[in-house]
Amino acid sequence: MSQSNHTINRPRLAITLGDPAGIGPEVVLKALSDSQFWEFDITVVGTRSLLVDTYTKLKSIDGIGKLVEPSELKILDVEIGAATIANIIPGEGSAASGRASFAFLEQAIARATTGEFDAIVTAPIAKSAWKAAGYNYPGQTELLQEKSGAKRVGMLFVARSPHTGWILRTLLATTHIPLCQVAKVLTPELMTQKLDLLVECLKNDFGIEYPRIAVSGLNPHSGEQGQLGTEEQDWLVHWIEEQNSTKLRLDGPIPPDTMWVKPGMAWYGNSQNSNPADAYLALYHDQGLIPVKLMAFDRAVNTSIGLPFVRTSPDHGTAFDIALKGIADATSMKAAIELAQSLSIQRKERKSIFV
Ligand SMILES: NC(=O)C1=CN([C@@H]2O[C@H](COP(=O)(O)OP(=O)(O)OC[C@H]3O[C@@H](n4cnc5c(N)ncnc54)[C@H](O)[C@@H]3O)[C@@H](O)[C@H]2O)C=CC1
Ligand SMILES: NCC(=O)COP(=O)(O)O
Repeated sequence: MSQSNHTINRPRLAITLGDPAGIGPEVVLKALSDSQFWEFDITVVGTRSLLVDTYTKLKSIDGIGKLVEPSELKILDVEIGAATIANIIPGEGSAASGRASFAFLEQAIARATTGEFDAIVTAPIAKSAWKAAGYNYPGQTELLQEKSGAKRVGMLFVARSPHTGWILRTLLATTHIPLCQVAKVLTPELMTQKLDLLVECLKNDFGIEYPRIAVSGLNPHSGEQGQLGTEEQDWLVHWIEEQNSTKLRLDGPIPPDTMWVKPGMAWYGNSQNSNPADAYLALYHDQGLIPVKLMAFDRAVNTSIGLPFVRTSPDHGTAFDIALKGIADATSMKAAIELAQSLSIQRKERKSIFV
């Protein structure tokens, strides 16, 4: 695909296969069959024999549609050992599949940190499979942060509406922690760190100099003046007021249930006057991701901001229930590759990186 005409300015993208028992290899094979990527400089990071095996099995399914042949790909063949390969069972996340997906990501990170890749696009992994393999990371984001030495990281979801072209950007203030810990972990300091990352990203990656950001409340009706929870009164209202400046406008705390009405209108084109914000700051995982997935499950992209290189990922998981059935939708993977390419170009041009 891209071995021959390498040019210095083309971003070098790594795509990891994710958990090989899930739909990662399938969405990679489907996405890379799209001619829009044929001029991209892409290296697939994973075990070649697993990819070839997935290709052969999918090819035998009637009406499977387009798949790229593995022989046309540049593959960084990651050695995981015959015993691990033998224990990978499609549709079942296991210690073996976790060992594999961890090894793929480790390889990609090692090479991105030395500058061999400009961006990593990650197919999904199962956090439970990593745990079974003995790796105690809540997700790929945390491994990326640790191994790249980044001081701060933010989990931002980006999706362009197919109805209106409007772009939804949602940052999660907290990510993979139990719900009962959210109120304890959320602090003004954490919010400031995440907001700073978001503002830098909006400016450097999306060219938005003076952003307007909507911030969600934590409690029903943002606490209803303390009657339904006190975090808003205790610090969140004050924190929002403090952040507002001539260069940045924060709206909120917006009651979490109504926070998503305007973005919904902007997404579906139900109103010309929805006046959506440039980005949405959600306080916990499901508060931000339920609306993202309702609007854009087929096309949202998860991007880790704050790393020294670009990282994107489809918004979906390993989908073990449909592994090797040939029905996995690759739209979100395609969007993740497109975003990795455009962010890499943008960062090269602006010479901007997160520190
Ligand atoms: N970036 C990552 O590595 C992510 C990993 N995960 C992990 O994935 C595992 C499974 O998570 P779930 O909550 O079940 O979410 P999931 O996204 O894997 O599946 C949810 C539902 O959507 C369907 N689905 C998902 N992707 C699809 C696609 N591309 N085409 C067609 N149907 C699709 C699945 O069949 C399933 O019915 C968990 O271990 C989770 O931690 C979840 C989200 C992101
Ligand atoms: N729900 C988002 C998610 O699970 C992303 O996880 P990861 O990319 O950090 O592995």
